[in-house]
Amino acid sequence: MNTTPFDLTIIGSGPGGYRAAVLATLRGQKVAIIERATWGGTCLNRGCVPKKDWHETAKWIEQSRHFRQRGVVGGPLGGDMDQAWLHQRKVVDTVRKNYIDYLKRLGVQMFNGHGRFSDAQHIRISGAAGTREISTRHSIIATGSAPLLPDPIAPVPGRILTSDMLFDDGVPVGQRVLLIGGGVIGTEFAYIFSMLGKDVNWVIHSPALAHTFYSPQAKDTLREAMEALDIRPHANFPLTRMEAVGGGVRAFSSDGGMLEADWALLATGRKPFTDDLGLENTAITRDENGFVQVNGYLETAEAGIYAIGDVIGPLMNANQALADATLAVNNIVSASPKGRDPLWVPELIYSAVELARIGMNDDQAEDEGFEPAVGFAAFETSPRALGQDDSRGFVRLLADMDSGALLGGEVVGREAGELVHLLSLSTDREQFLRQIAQARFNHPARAEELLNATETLAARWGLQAQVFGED
Ligand SMILES: Cc1cc2nc3c(=O)[nH]c(=O)nc-3n(C[C@H](O)[C@H](O)[C@H](O)COP(=O)(O)OP(=O)(O)OC[C@H]3O[C@@H](n4cnc5c(N)ncnc54)[C@H](O)[C@@H]3O)c2cc1C
Ligand SMILES: NC(=O)c1ccc[n+]([C@@H]2O[C@H](COP(=O)([O-])OP(=O)(O)OC[C@H]3O[C@@H](n4cnc5c(N)ncnc54)[C@H](O)[C@@H]3O)[C@@H](O)[C@H]2O)c1
Repeated sequence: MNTTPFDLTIIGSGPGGYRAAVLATLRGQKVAIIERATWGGTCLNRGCVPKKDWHETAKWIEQSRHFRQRGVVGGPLGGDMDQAWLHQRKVVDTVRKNYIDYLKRLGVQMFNGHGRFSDAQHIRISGAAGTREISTRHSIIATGSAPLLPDPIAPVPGRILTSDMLFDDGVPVGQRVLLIGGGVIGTEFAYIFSMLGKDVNWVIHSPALAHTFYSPQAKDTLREAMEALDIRPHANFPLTRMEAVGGGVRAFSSDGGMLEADWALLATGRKPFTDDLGLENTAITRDENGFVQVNGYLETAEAGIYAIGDVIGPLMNANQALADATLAVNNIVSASPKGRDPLWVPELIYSAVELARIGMNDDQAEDEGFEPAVGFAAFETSPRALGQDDSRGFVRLLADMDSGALLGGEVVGREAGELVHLLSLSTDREQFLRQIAQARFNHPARAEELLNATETLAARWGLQAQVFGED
């Protein structure tokens, strides 16, 4: 038995685990990280990074429809998914190599293998190199999630795929794709596959993005952008069963319907992954959906063990995993623990338009007893957006009617995923709109719509003193 004591051991190398390892090392801890599969987790290998690579390609293809009127000769362009798969793989491999190099340079001890708690201070690692046990003062569980399939549907390689299989194994042969699910992955891939030239039959069983916190205006903008590209979900197909047949796949509905395609992608949710983690050897508990239970400081029921990211939910995105990692490391290292504020983490969707949000939406603000003042600025008059031939979308801010404190915000449209950072920068939300009103902006730029939304909000809701600093 190897009893080398680590200050911190992290199980899982996704965005949560990776960031925790880097940050804890930079803060002077002796750190180990354990990964059972490919270094980088879901986000790098099968999620955010390859998906955004494809989204970029999809946008180029869509934008090529404007080439002629802009004076660009050639186009519109078409897609080649096989080449697009190879491209994302090259990007992913490069990012992974950079990640691994950085961990090594920092001196993080990296273990390839499956980690399992023997007890709260000991973790057994089983891998190709055999089995060993390490001891540790603190641990972070960052074991992520796995695809959730509706019973009794099971994956069939090359025919009935999860997004994990698509990125691991490549794009199956065939033009006709059945895409199941109206959540985040369904909404993103309906656009990506369509732009990359597939014939997509997109099946949803509740309105697209029904369970998300985006405003009705945001969802309408996305729906209109999708319809303009002829991407429409198929809403009346209560899926019961699927089968792989010959060279394709069939899906059946409870009302006797049948759909056929060359292959299918199931985007029906993900579930926390804690298989064989040895939680029974600790005091750690899970809820009825399998999420590891933590308190507001990300501590599990076992002293010294924290959990972060998808494995604690309920929101499963890399931004939350990264924010959790920062918090857990702080709470391990520092004498001043900080509480989790899941609302103040940006959420993004990359589809026919980008949707970005942070903080409360209208309903959440009202539930908290606020009467929100709304500031709105559309990109349709933005000189920058008009010059980009893409004036869809808007900036929408919510502020407290009395204090002018920022409660939340939404950016919809091109580059929303970058612009939302302006909203996440401020730690002083009371002063945020005043800071925006006093900031200096580049012109013409999309970010100016944040200033417009702030000024409109101040004028419309009588918050001039709070925002402009007048008496
Ligand atoms: C198709 C797709 C697109 C996405 N796009 C985005 C996006 O654009 N933006 C965004 O914010 N989020 C996105 N997400 C979500 C994002 O990928 C996840 O929220 C994020 O990866 C969660 O990070 P994590 O660190 O909690 O876990 P993961 O990234 O899932 O990593 C967990 C790691 O732990 C390892 N592990 C598990 N158990 C053990 C064990 N016992 N021993 C050792 N290792 C173990 C696993 O092998 C895995 O590598 C996307 C997800 C998908 C599926
Ligand atoms: N940009 C991002 O941050 C990003 C991108 C992709 C994925 N993710 C995360 O990954 C996770 C998985 O994404 P997802 O889209 O698979 O899950 P999701 O929870 O967002 O959506 C699942 C969808 O599947 C539908 N569904 C479930 N069973 C069904 C059935 N039998 N027939 C038809 N539809 C059915 C649900 O109604 C829902 O619309 C989510 O937590 C998501 O937040 C995040």
